[in-house]
Parts: sequence; structure tokens; C-alpha cells
Amino acid sequence: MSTLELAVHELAPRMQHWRRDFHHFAESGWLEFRTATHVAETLHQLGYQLALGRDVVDDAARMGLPSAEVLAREEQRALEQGALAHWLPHFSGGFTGIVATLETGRPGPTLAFRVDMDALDLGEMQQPAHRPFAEGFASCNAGMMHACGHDGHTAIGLGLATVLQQFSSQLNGTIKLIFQPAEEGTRGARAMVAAGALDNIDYFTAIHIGTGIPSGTVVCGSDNFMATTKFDVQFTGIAAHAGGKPEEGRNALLAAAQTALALHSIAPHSAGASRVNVGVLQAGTGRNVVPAQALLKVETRGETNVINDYVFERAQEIIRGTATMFGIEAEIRLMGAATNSEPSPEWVAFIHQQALEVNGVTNVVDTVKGAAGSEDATLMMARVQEQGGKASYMVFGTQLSAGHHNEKFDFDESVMEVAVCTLARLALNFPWPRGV
Ligand SMILES: O=C(O)C[C@H](NC(=O)Cc1c[nH]c2ccccc12)C(=O)O
Repeated sequence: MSTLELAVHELAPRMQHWRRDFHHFAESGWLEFRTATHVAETLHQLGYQLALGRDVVDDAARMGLPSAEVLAREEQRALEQGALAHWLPHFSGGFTGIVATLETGRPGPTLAFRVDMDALDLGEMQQPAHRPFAEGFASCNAGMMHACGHDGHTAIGLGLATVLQQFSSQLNGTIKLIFQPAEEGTRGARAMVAAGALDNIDYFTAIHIGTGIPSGTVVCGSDNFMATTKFDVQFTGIAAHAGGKPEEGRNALLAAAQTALALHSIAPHSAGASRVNVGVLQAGTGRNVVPAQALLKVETRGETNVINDYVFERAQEIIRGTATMFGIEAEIRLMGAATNSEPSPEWVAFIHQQALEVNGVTNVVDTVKGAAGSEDATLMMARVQEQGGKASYMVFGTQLSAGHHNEKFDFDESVMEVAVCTLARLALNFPWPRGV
């Protein structure tokens, strides 16, 4: 076992503690108040320079933000659950982003690593058959669950911060660790990019665990993310007495229902995969009232940006058409966005080379076939690349108890050691000129 692997192995119990603490106090997008304060405290104690909140999250570029009432309520909940009060003001109002910087003082590139911190809006299984429940760390927040592994990602980020600090004498240049809010629904990355958090980075690496990749396998350059647009549609009609004066009404529920069916009839694209999903339809107030209000929560996806743009354009045409058909108003509100991913081949090759050397890694591939979901880290990758940097997205396979976004989701925590060892090697073995 190398000194790095020994150091990471010794860190494993602490990473498990971090993961389980984040899992128990699960906080969904823009509401990661407790999580962010504990991440900030740990990074501060490690000696990292911190940029927090509004310094790394652009207010106007945040997407899918909860209401001011929810933000305030959840901030208070976080405080009651042990959020660290001295850090909380930085994140108040839903600015729960962090960028930690380690300046070595020696010439070299800037390497950035990104993890996401948010839970999903999902109720966790509270049964003994589900390990997190059986071992006492299932989510204590109703309707919020770490069912995608972001608790593990955050623990990996802190583990990486710890070992890079331990081995900092072997580093050159600058290390930046990015802890992003609200990846679910592709809502947070846009705001961190807009705030400049991804400027002047030479090498960027984002990560995910699981996703159906077998334990021991590392994907070095995920290129199968789908471009996506997330949006709500608010339909406004005219309420009326359903029995006495139905002709006076304009039925928003019917418009929404017709729209939902029509959206799912958008023709596929000959150039590649596409998706449409109407995930939510809320409408009406009473059985004898012609419904005046209806809400749809929708997403489009495409194998490429062009295909997703095609689907979204057709969706907008359909929405305008059904609104006219039913004589009502329709307002489209953008709630999230991400592009497809194009990792930098040179960086993928270096990642591949380093991953081969890690104990616990049994299979290293650059890509996997088949459209994955979407990821707004693609916006961060694009920003780095447009400034001449290199970027990639890694997946660390691990055994899962259920699929992502399922109430029984859990993962084999040993993947966190493999991830930290691999990521630390990217920094410690970076091929910068090492003297004569
Ligand atoms: O579109 C979103 O809301 C983001 C969300 N993202 C994820 O779940 C991450 C993800 C999905 N599939 C993969 C495959 C590899 C890495 C990460 C992922 C999704 O696709 O619904």
C-alpha cells in the first residue's frame, strides 16, 4: 500500500462519518444550509482559502429556486439540526456554494475538482431492510433523501481536501475544490459559472459514483450526458360555476392535460436520442369549479444540444397551440439547463493512466455506451474548455442497493477511498516540470 493509499485508508472512517451525517441531514437543492456550514468548517480547519455563497453563486443565474418562505423555513430547520451559525450567513437565502483554494506557492497549473452536495426531493425508506435506517442514518428530513450519492460525493470532496493538504509539499500550482448546490434538476452549476467560479482553470474533473457502473470500474471521460431543459408551465384560465355557467369558464386543467399528452407525442429526431417527461400536473380547486389554474413540470432532453433545442422548440409550439385551443394564458418558466458532455481527450488519457495504478480499480474505461441522464457539470466543463482548459467527468462504479432516485438507494462506501486515491493521484502525479 502506498503512503497515499495508507493515508486515504486511515481517512475512511472519517469519510464514512461525513457521508452518514450528510445522509441523515439530507438537504435538497439550494437548501444545503447545514451541509454547507459543515463543509466550510472542515475546509477552514484544513487551512483552505474559502470563497462562499454570493462570491461563487450568481443570484440572477440561480434556477429552480425555492420560495423565500421555504428558504427561510429550511434555514431555521438547518440551524435547529446543527448548522454552524458562524458560517450560515454566507449561505442564507440559498447561496449554498463553496470554492476552497489551496495555493502551493510554486508555479504550476490550476486543477479543479467538483462535487455536488444536494439531496433529492424524495422520502427515504424507513424500514429495517434499508441499511441507512437499520444503522440509524436514514434521512430525518421528510421528503428529502440522498438517493443519488451526493452525500458520498461531498465526503469524497472533503477526503480529497484532507489528503491533498497532507501531501501539499508534493503539489505545484493551485488546487480548487468546488462544492456545488442543486445539481438535481440541473440548477446550480449555471450560477457558479456565472459567478466566475470556473474561470482560469486549467484542468477540471467532476465525479459521480454508481449509475450502474460495476464496482471497481472507473469511467474516465463520460461523454453520454444528454442536453436538457427543465421548465414549468403555468396555465391561467377563467373559473366559473361548472353546473350553472360552464360556458363562462376557460379550463386550465384540460389545457394542461392536453398539453401533457401532446408533449409526449413530439416526434423523435433522426440524429439521436431525445426525451420528454411531464413529471407533475397540478390543477383545480374543487369538483364544481371550472379550473382556472394548472401547473406542469416538464423536462426535455437530447443526445446533443441541437436535438434538445429541437424538442424544446416543439414543446413551446405545442404549449402555445393548446393555450389558444382552450382560450387561456400559458407562461413558461425555465427551471434548469445542461448541455451534452465532450470531455478533453488529453485529460481523459491522463486520468486513465492514473486510475490504472489505484488499488481497488479493476477496470478502466474512457466511456460507456447509452445515454446517461444529464449533468450540469457539463456547463462547468464547457466554461473551462472555452478558456482553453481541459475537462472531464469521471464515474466510480459501486454496488448499489437500488437504482438512483429510488427510496431504497444506498451504495458501498468503500468507493469513497477509491475515488479519493484516484483524484489525489491526478494532482500529485500531474506531469508539471519538476525541476531539472
Ligand atoms: O437532469 C437532471 O435533473 C440531473 C439528473 N442527474 C443525475 O441523476 C446524474 C446522472 C444520471 N445518470 C448519470 C450517469 C453518470 C453520471 C451521473 C449521472 C438526471 O439525469 O435526472
